[in-house]
Amino acid sequence: MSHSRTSKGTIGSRICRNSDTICICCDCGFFATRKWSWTDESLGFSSERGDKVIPLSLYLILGSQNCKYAPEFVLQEAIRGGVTMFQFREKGESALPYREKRDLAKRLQQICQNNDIPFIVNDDIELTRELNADGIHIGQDDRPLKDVRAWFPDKIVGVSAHDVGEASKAMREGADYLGVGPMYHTDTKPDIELVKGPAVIQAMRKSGIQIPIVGIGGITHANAEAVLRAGADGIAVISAITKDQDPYQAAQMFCTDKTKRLDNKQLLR
Ligand SMILES: Cc1ncc(COP(=O)(O)OP(=O)(O)O)c(N)n1
Ligand SMILES: Cc1nc(C(=O)O)sc1CCOP(=O)(O)O
Ligand SMILES: [Mg+2]
Repeated sequence: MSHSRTSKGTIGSRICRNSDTICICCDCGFFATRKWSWTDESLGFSSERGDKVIPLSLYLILGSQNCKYAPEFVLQEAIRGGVTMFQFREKGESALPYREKRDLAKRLQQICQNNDIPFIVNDDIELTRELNADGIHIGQDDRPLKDVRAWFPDKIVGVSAHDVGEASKAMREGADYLGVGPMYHTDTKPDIELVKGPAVIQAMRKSGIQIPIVGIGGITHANAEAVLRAGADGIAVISAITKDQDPYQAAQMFCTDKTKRLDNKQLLR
C-alpha cells in the first residue's frame, strides 16, 4: 500500500495543525507523529511535543507468558504480517524474573529497531529508562501520568482509559494515546474491568476526545472492524496473534481493507 501525506486541515474527527504528519490515503497512522497538534476548543486542550511516530494501526502486545512459540519468533512473524507498534508486557504468575525479563526485552527491542517499529514497555519505569525504550504504557493503577510525563517528556506515553472521565483527564495531562478496553471478553488479563464494548470509544469521540485511541481486549478478526468504526485509530491485540498457529498470517488478516481503510463517513455516530 502506498501512503500520502497531508497538510493542515481536518482529517476524520481530528484537527491537524501541522503538515507532513498524517496519512490521508487510509488514515492508518503511518505518518502519525507527535508533531500533531491536537486541539479541542471545548476542553481548551492543545498538545504539541516533538516528533515521535505513533503508528497504532496494529499494536501487538506480548510477554513470554502469552506465546505459543518463542516470543522473538512471534514478534518477527507478526511484524512481517503487518504489526505497526509493539508493547513488551511481561506480567502474571509465569512472568520472567527481572534479569531474564530485561534480556528478553532487549532482544525484542532489537527486532523492533531492525524493523523501525516503536518499542513500548508496559508499566515498568526502570526498564523503560534502562533500555531507552520509545515509550511506556501505564494504567489507572500504575504510576501517575503527571510523574511519568515529567520523567519522559520526549517518549510516547500511552494511558489506559475506561470511560470519558479517565480519557479527558489523561488527554489534559499529556497522554499521547489511549488504550481503551475491554472491548470484548478476554481470558488474557484476569483483572480486567467490565466489558465496555466499542460504544465507549464512540462516547469518547462524541465528547471531544481527539488524541489517538487504540481499542483493546478480546479483539479478533471478526470484531476488529467494529472497534475502528467506533472511532479507534487502531487495535491492540495479544492472543489473536500470540496464540495462533501462524502469527504471520494472524497479523496479516488484521490488515485488510476493512480494518485499515476507514474514513470519516464510515465511523459510527
Ligand atoms: C494499549 C494498551 N491498553 C491498555 C493496556 C492495559 O493497561 P493496564 O490497565 O495498566 O493493565 P496491564 O496491561 O498493566 O495489566 C495496555 N497494557 N496496553
Ligand atoms: C492487556 C489488556 N488490557 C485490557 C484492558 O481492557 O485494558 S484487556 C487486555 C488483554 C488483551 O489481550 P487479548 O487481545 O488476548 O484479549
Ligand atoms: Mg499497567
